[in-house]
Amino acid sequence: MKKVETTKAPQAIGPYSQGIIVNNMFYSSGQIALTPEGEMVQGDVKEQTHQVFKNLQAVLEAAGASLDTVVKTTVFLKSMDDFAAMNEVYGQYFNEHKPARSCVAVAKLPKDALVEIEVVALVK
Ligand SMILES: CC(=[NH2+])C(=O)[O-]
Repeated sequence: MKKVETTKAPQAIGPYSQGIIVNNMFYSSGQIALTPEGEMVQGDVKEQTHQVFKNLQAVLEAAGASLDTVVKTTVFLKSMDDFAAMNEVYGQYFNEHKPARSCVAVAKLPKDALVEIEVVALVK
């Protein structure tokens, strides 16, 4: 088991790792719209989803994976009213390659984020 760490994505805000590699699989923690400096992006769900993908790309790269090797994602939304807007941005990152996905609305997210996404990916 190997811990993944990068300064190109926000540091953990609790007792967890940015991600873990087990054999040839990478499991990311959920990413919210924090900058690598730890500032929350104060935008709508589209802006927040872009920052989430920047963070996911950084941790995937640090793991030796990429969006192209993601096999499963989980999307957590503060409100299902944001489903279409989130999908619009999500589809810019996953267009040809569409990993399996679950999407749920939850009562509240850390830092009052509007969206959180975690991924499972193959390490190249
Ligand atoms: C942001 C996050 N992944 C957590 O567990 O708090």
